[in-house]
Amino acid sequence: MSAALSIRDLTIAIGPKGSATPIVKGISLDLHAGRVQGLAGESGSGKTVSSLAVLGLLPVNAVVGGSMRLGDTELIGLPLKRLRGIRGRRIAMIFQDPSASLHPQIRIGAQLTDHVRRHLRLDAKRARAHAIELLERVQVPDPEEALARYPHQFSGGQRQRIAIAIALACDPEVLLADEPTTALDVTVQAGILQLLRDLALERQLAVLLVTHDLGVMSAIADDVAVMRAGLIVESGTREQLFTAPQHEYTRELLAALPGAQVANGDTE
Ligand SMILES: Nc1ncnc2c1ncn2[C@@H]1O[C@H](COP(=O)(O)OP(=O)(O)OP(=O)(O)O)[C@@H](O)[C@H]1O
Repeated sequence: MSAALSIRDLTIAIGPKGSATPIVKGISLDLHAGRVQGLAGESGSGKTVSSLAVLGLLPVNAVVGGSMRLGDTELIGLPLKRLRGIRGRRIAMIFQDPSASLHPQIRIGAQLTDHVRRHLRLDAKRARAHAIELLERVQVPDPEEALARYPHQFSGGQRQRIAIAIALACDPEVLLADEPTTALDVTVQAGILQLLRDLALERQLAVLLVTHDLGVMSAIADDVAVMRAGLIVESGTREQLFTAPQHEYTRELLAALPGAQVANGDTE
């Protein structure tokens, strides 16, 4: 099966010309429709920078090399105008802090409908119906009433559900999720992870799940790549990684986890 997003030999250096610091040193990853690809690794290993590169959201002094293909489209070097048409429409992103995806002073309804009206050119009535459907799908209670409310009137977990609804509004092929549950209360984390898992299958979304938390990874990732100091040191299916880690660093990460939780990659 061909990949929805294929990353090859991605290199990223950030800093002044001539003395930029290499941060990502040649990583390759394939994201497939309906699957969750985990990207694990310690803080500073380059996970976030790699996912921001997919959306062309790196600082201007970043130098990016290699290839990132979305279907037939090479993203590296794509003119900003074309990249803007892809961001949010074919590739969407959710962040650790859902507030980062939501405007505090705009009602949820407008945030959901502006997005689809702009990208999908729906009229106001159809955009509203679409927004209600999306909120129902991500299990936000009373969707019609929710449209009239502001982000601060929801709990953190519900805000992340709304951010997911916005991300899904244009039916993207790829969803980048950077630590989507790290800022949330443990009691709501599992629900959000299950939702992402279900949506990946149901919508044939290719999900890149970035997290330092192997417990989160073991709950929903189909495949896992482990990053360290800008390189992928090991990758494989979740089962391979959790039951027979090959690399010493992966073993260390696993050893740091609260014991039984992921010992056999069990999600139940
Ligand atoms: N705008 C920037 N300018 C310079 N260096 C940066 C910039 N953004 C990130 N870096 C550096 O790139 C490296 C990788 O950062 P990145 O955020 O990708 O790590 P990470 O693996 O996602 O870690 P975390 O789990 O803490 O988010 C870090 O050393 C960071 O300091």
